[in-house]
Amino acid sequence: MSPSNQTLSPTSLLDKANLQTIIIIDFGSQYSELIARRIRETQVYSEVLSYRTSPEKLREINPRGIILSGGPSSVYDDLAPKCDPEIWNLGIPVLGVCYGMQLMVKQLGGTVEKVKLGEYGKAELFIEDPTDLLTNVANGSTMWMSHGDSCTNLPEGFSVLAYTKNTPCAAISNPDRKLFGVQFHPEVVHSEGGNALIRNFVYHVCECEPTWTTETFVEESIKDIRAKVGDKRVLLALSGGVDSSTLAFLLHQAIGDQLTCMFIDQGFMRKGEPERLVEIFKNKFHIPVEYVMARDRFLKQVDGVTDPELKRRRIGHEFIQVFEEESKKLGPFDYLAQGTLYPDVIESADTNVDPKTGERVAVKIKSHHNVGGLPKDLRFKLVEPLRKLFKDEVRNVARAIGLPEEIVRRHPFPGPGLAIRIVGEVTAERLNILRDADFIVRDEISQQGMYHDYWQAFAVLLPIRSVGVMGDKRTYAHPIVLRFITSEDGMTADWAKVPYDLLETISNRIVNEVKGVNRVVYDITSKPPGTIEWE
Ligand SMILES: Nc1ncnc2c1ncn2[C@@H]1O[C@H](COP(=O)(O)OP(=O)(O)OP(=O)(O)O)[C@@H](O)[C@H]1O
Ligand SMILES: O=c1[nH]c(=O)c2[nH+]cn([C@@H]3O[C@H](COP(=O)(O)O)[C@@H](O)[C@H]3O)c2[nH]1
Ligand SMILES: NC(=O)CC[C@H](N)C(=O)O
Ligand SMILES: [Mg+2]
Repeated sequence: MSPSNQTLSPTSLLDKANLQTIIIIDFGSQYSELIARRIRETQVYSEVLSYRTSPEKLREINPRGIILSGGPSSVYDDLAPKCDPEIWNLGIPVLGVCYGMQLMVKQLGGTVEKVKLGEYGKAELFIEDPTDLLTNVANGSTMWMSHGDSCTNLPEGFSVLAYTKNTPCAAISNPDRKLFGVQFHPEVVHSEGGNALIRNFVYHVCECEPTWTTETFVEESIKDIRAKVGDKRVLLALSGGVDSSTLAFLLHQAIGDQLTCMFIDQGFMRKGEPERLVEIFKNKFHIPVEYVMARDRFLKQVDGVTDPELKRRRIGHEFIQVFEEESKKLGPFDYLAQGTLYPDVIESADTNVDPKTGERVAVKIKSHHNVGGLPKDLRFKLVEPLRKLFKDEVRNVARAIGLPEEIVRRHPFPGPGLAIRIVGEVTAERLNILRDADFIVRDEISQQGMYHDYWQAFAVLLPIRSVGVMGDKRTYAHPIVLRFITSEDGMTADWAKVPYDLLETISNRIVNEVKGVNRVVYDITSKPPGTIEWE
């Protein structure tokens, strides 16, 4: 069974008859989950389903509305993914986005063709009919486009709501049947008025009310966890980060002492962190934590390893190994709970649809240890109720269930820890160098009251060496890279425009205080094209 099949996630919320829902039908867009997220931001529950979802299933779910995502295929390709045309007769409002709109047009008798001038990036939207979908969207708004096909003939009953320079049918509707289409992507942040358009669809066209709130998520998740776990015991992998701490609070509320929290000290943590975690959970939250000392065995696993993916896999496997061994001593446990979030899943696993076959194919960016590192024959069933959430949504949940701001606003820290911030081989000596440099970074930004100006701020150690001069002596030592970024959810990020004074202080301190470092550089790469971490 694949990990995703074993997961307890709030997907089962779909069987709750009174929950107002908007379903996203996925044709392989990179933005399908982003659409769901935009809907949830309007406080209406939303979930992504495959384009193969049957009309019967949709009738059963009875959503208030359906959104068809974009996708890499062209609707006139033989093997293009298609939904059952019965979808148009369900009487449920539908909004097609890009590929979704093209499919609507094609299946209802219009024409879609490859055009000479596609549009990629920003385009100005000229509005002809400012009612329904386009209420409160300003004429001349910038919308974000990404298409090489266009609708050249609309089906009967449809009219044009808006156009752009290259696209005569940029927004269309058939108000009688409540069918709408947009060629642009209202879900991406670069589309001005995109949120207004989504709200119009959710509130006016689909007549939803704002019923999906953080409080509902907490309530439903607790019910869900109780129903599925029953009287079985759960082992929670606790790192002290916001995700697993939130999960600990949630599970503690849901199942009390059926829960055992376990922190693994893999030796890649930051200075003082393991001690602080155990202390704060025990004494402040009264949630006991099993501390497992595993430094030597993790170091052995990465000995001589320079390939980043191999490093991640080894660490991921070792985590599970330790959980399995320890659970023999303390268990038995049926479930392993992890604070896996949506970005971990997207980046580690299959997210794209092969345009030829319509099947999902793997475009792995990197294996997050808690997803890609899982073995096929995992003995535990997974509990990952945060798996559909983005970081900022988790922070809202964390606040709602009473986690202190210190944890809620903590910078994310990857499970493989400092090991993936040491480019190349990890050794005890390099870990000490990086741990000291990292401490200085955190110390300075905290002292100067700037910790919360950044989404993450950390140091990376490079294996190369360069020449320097200190105390009239030649040095030949490693550089430290400073990586400071701003972001909303870790999916995209920008390098932070850090004040020179701060850079100067940090650089001086690192070179003066950390043995083995003679140079400090600043990373000015956004994500994409870079990733946040260096490995
Ligand atoms: N040292 C550790 N001991 C036990 N479990 C861990 C450890 N490191 C990571 N995990 C598990 O892996 C999951 C993913 O790690 P990740 O760093 O993404 O989340 P987090 O640590 O909870 O939050 P944050 O992203 O804020 O650091 C954690 O939620 C936790 O379940
Ligand atoms: O728990 C984790 N296990 C991992 O293996 C892992 N790799 C990256 N990260 C964190 O995820 C966010 C996105 O990072 P990247 O841009 O480097 O992919 C950033 O916040 C990273 O710190 C990880 N977290
Ligand atoms: N982003 C999309 O959905 C693209 C749809 C289609 N492949 C086109 O190029 O027009
Ligand atoms: Mg972490």
